[in-house]
Amino acid sequence: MLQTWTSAQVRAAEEPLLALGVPLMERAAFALHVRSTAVLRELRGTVAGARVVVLAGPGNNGGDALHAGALLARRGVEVHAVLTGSRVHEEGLAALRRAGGQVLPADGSVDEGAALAAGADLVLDGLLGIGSDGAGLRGTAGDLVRALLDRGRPYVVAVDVPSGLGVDDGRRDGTVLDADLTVAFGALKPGLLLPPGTHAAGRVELVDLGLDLPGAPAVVRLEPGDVADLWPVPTRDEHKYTRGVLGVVAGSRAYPGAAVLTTSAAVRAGVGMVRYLGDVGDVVVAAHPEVVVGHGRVQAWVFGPGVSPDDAGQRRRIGYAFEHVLERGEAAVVDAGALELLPARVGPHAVLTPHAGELARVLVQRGEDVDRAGVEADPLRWARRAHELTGATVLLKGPVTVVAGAHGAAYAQADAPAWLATAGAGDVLAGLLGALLAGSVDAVHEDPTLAAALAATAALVHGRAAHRANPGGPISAQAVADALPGTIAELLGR
Ligand SMILES: NC(=O)C1=CN([C@@H]2O[C@H](COP(=O)(O)OP(=O)(O)OC[C@H]3O[C@@H](n4cnc5c(N)ncnc54)[C@H](OP(=O)(O)O)[C@@H]3O)[C@@H](O)[C@H]2O)[C@@H](O)CC1
Ligand SMILES: Nc1ncnc2c1ncn2[C@@H]1O[C@H](COP(=O)(O)OP(=O)(O)O)[C@@H](O)[C@H]1O
Ligand SMILES: [K+]
Repeated sequence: MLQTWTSAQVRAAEEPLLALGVPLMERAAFALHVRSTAVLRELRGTVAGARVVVLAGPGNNGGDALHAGALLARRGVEVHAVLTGSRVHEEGLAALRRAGGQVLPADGSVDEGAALAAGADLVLDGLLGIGSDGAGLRGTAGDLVRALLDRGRPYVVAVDVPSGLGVDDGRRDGTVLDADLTVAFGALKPGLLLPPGTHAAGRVELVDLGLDLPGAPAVVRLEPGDVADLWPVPTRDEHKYTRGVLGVVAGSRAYPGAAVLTTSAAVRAGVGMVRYLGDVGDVVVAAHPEVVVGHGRVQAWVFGPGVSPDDAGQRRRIGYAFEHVLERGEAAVVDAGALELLPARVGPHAVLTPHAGELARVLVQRGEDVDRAGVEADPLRWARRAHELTGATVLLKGPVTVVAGAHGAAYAQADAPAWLATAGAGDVLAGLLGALLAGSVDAVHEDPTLAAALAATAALVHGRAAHRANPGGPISAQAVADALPGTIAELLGR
């Protein structure tokens, strides 16, 4: 898994090392120059004679970049530094000068700096690091980057983080210098994984500075190798009831497909049994003879795919089943038409699966002033707010899926091809997650953060199944469901 730490956590981890005189900046700068030479070799075959422009802001981020520039200059690179602040890292600047680097002072013309950078083989972006006061570059740094982007972006290596990106939240309001490669020091920062800013980072490489990072990571991204630890694999002596039964309240005469897709994903994800409640049991059984229609004991539910506001029957069933979720602790996936039926307070064993527009409605119902665009601009903040207000674990769907759960658990999964943005894909995710919860409900009650980990697992498996369904091309939601057994087997290493 990839783990990230906030600026405050990184600073806390750096402090004791700096007090001991550990040369963190020298290590960071050395690693940055090594990565930069590798890029120059890739881009132009040789390092000597390359043109590198260092964009140096007022802080230590500029210091890292200037020191790395000095090391590059000593290897025959033509290095120019463009300064943007009233302050500059003096040691770094002196090192660059000693190595023969040229310097354009901060009172020079922004256009001249932008022209230099636009003509470089590689730009080292040391404008702003974890000392950022929020998203978006302001002042001279902002003017410089806008002028540079007007001319066309050269190859950019971001020092620690892309300058202007919300370091802890991934926001990108205002000017951001997107990178081709980000060389992160000591720890990955949440903004490198979180939408909407995550793509600003390009490829990300982590330089280990030996930090002892405090507390839990801020945001995690599960990787394929993590799935086996989280998946409820049946043991030899299990039977279908111990493996978990999933109740599905989905679909209607108007939207029978939602019932088929949701149950399809649940069956294919390997749950012990699926019970279907609703008016289209005939359609569901025709597609999946394994499904049992009618009431019975379940460990988890999926509520809502294909349930419309005027469907009194399904809404009554969902209301009744929510009582079980509250009283007996059955787990639940609360999707689409069930979101507005969510009781005032539930536990983290209920997982909401809205897209941004649906999450905005959940929040507005509870007195928040936010719309779809607001949620998309700061998805983790709003997913966390919805968790606070409802008690539920929240899986916010999108190009990068964000999960917020109990005790601050947070995930950002970017596993799916954009082809997955297709009708019914959400129903498949709901069925898949329901199957996972049905098989793990006892463990979820022991560790409420597990619901968030399972939600992230479902997003990962969903995305991988989409790739597997038709690598590089269009996919249907049913094809994603059909790809689940093979995807899961591959992830479990069997
Ligand atoms: N600690 C260590 O030893 C190590 C740290 N390391 C490195 O240090 C970096 C952190 O350095 P840092 O703390 O000096 O902050 P940093 O991001 O360079 O600059 C902050 C200054 O920028 C300005 N500014 C703020 N917001 C702005 C905005 N929106 N738009 C424009 N300007 C803005 C503001 O200055 P002002 O404008 O107020 O003069 C503020 O003071 C870290 O990311 C890593 O690269 C590594 O070497 C490993 C060892
Ligand atoms: N650009 C994208 N790239 C990758 N995945 C996406 C993208 N847009 C949406 N998705 C994923 O596609 C699915 C769409 O679900 P949803 O919006 O509920 O569709 P529906 O309601 O039609 O089933 C979600 O899992 C979401 O994360
Ligand atoms: K930077």
